[in-house]
Amino acid sequence: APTWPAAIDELEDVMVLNTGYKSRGFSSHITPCSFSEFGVGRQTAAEWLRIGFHDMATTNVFFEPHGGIDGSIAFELQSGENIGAGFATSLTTYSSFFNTRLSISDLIALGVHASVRGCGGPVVPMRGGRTDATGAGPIGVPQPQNGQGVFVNQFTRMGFSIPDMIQMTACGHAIGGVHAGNFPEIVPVGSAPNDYHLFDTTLEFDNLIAVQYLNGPVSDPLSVGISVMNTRNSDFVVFNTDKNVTIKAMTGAPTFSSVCSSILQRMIETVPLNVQLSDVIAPYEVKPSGIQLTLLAGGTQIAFSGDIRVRTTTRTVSSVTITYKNRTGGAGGTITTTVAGTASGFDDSFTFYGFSSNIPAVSSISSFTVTVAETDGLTTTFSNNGGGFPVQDDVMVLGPQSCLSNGNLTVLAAVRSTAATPTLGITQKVPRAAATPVPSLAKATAAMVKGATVGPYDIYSASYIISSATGTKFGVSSGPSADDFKDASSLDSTCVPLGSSDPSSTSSSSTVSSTTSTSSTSKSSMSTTSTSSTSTSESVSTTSTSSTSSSTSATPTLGHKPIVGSYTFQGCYTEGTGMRALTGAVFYDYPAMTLEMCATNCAGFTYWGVEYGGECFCGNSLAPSSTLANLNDCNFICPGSQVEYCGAGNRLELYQLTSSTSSTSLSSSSSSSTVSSTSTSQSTTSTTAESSTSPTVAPTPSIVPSVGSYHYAGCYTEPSGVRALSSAFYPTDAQTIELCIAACGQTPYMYAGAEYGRECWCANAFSAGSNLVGDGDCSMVCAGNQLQYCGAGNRLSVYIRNGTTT
Ligand code: HEM
Repeated sequence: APTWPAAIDELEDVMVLNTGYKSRGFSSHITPCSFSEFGVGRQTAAEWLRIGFHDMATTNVFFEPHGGIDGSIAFELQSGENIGAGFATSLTTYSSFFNTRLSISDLIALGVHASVRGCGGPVVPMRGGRTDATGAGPIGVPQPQNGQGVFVNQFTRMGFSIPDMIQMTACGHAIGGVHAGNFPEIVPVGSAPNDYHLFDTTLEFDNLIAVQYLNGPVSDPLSVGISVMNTRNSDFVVFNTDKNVTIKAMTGAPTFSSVCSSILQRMIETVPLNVQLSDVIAPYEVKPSGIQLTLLAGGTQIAFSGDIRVRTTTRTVSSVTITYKNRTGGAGGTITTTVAGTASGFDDSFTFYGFSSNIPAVSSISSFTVTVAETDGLTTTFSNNGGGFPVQDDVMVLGPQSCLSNGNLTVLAAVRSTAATPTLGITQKVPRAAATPVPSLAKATAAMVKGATVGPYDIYSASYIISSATGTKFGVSSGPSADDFKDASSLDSTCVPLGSSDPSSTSSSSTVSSTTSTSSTSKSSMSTTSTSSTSTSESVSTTSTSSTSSSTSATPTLGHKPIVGSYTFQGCYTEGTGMRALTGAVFYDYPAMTLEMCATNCAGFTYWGVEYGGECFCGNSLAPSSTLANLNDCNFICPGSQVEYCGAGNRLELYQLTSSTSSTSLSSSSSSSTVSSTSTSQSTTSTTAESSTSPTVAPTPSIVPSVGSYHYAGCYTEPSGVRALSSAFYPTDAQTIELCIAACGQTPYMYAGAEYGRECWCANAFSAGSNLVGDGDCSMVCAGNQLQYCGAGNRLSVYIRNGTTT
């Protein structure tokens, strides 16, 4: 396995995280194998395989630079050699995955890998490291009218023998077909369903192309039909070069698979000589994901959070523990994790183990190892090839303190006072001329200005105007250290001052936490949690717009809250022995938990308790083995509110229903007002809740009724085999209803639908077979806003333009 972090990390994620938690959605464009988001008569998987060949086919191994899979096809779409809409749409799809860590040429190779595997074919081994051409290469893609000698010469020029040529062509034509619209001399218009004549009787990647060619019934339009008299029967011409010897040897299904795996691997490994490909990518057994350090108010502690992705294909895991070293390499501590979600790829499954732990800022962290215990008793410690998984603490982007408003990107970072002066780096995607559907990456830097000193860190800030959040990455580097590759689209529109809420890394959490604490909390929490922070709060808060109002007599200070809504504090309780103290329900929010959030989540239960900062348990009874512990044991400050305690390890901040107050009916009305104001100006609109008398209600997700001219139309199912809204697709880990509607609204499409938390689909009409179901089915919160619903698995939260009714 590579040593993490490695250059292939982004590619590996896109390659193996097909569905589930943190899935990247690459394969959703080719799932099922027959799918095309561009309507009937097309198969995206086939288009992805074909573009791989066309990008490679102009290789000339006899001259330098010899070319290969280098993305040059993006500049060659007007050449008569690249006929068909699939080239441009494939490149457009790839462009949304394209960034400084993943080239278009690696995506073209990955498209071959994914389309073959996703259509039931073999695993085409995948390596990374290709670099992109910046202009067109030579011409030379084989054309169906070429003669046998020309084909042989062309493949020789590409570095392939006659048997290679036959194998590659047969494997290429295992899926897809010929479009009458592109090649009327091969398929007469009107002669095939949807004017799309398949190479064999299935759309799957199987051996039928060879079997039917030899034994019939032959349907391949490149070997029979009008292509013969029009001398465009190129499959016949190619397969016949050695009198069918090679194609005959491929008819067995297992042989076909193994031959295609190796010839297509050679095809995607035909790369310019200066490209150094990585080892064949196998999924990491253990891979850190979204690891983030965030300086907490006062500067005495750093939140260390993220997920550990564990490959579960071949193991059943019972627990995952992190052991870290401090910044000088001495023992730091251990951190337990809890399941955050599961994901799968074509051949692998994964479980993500989430954690969030506060560590002292002075001793800090330098690396960690991961210990995976399996249910069969086996325990393995993963040390990243010996050195541990590195964590640099020289520079950390402060997510909640950074923001993006009207194109003005403001970034705050905490930089170790001993580290070099930091620089803000920005990479934007700049569209090229219309014929080239791949953007260029424009890199810029901005100097950062030093502000306050907070504990061992200095706070730096910088602003930069960007043209679009979509695809824009930013980061801060300091000498050899960097905290980079952040999505501009994940930022809130308001910078939260350091100290008014937990500065954890995600924008959604800041939305949640800011609504639960009054705006006046910042100062008091600063003074209680730290000794030397007065200057901080002032200088940092100058970057924010709100946060001043405050001074409503009683400023809350850190303490155990006697009353939360209709619940009364019972004390600090232990977990049960051999079982949980509360077993009714559980939910986690390590970056943003507050007592109010847990109370809302457990509404209707007699008890709830918050443990370990981010864990919320509900129940109607308390396990008898759970006993009252020392109050001081419950000393974890809530990540979403610096004035509340949220239990500790094995300790519950326990609350019990006080009396008959109608706790369940509280949430909906007040929370929806929070939702409609979404991410903007949070603290000014939020109810400056009097925590003592009237119940404080934490936000819960709800249906966004409308955004601009789009109105909620209901929760709809996906039909089988086709997407309900199939014209455009905009997935993002920062998905919100606003983003989805903005994306579909550019065209503008009639319908926008959010699905599975992070997907966004658009179309002017529904595909047949999609049905309206109950709103409750659309129960997944948006990846970019936990207060909004974004469909669910196989369910779309649909919005319609201009209120036209369905
Ligand atoms: C002598 C060599 C080849 C010739 C003359 C040739 C020609 C063609 C033609 C004319 C089409 C129809 C395109 C359309 O109507 O959109 C086609 C489709 C296709 N070709 Fe080839 N091809 C050759 C080799 C290959 C190779 C080596 C591969 C990949 C390894 C490949 C992959 C494909 C695929 C996947 C399709 C289906 C595209 C779709 O359904 O949209 N071809 N080819």
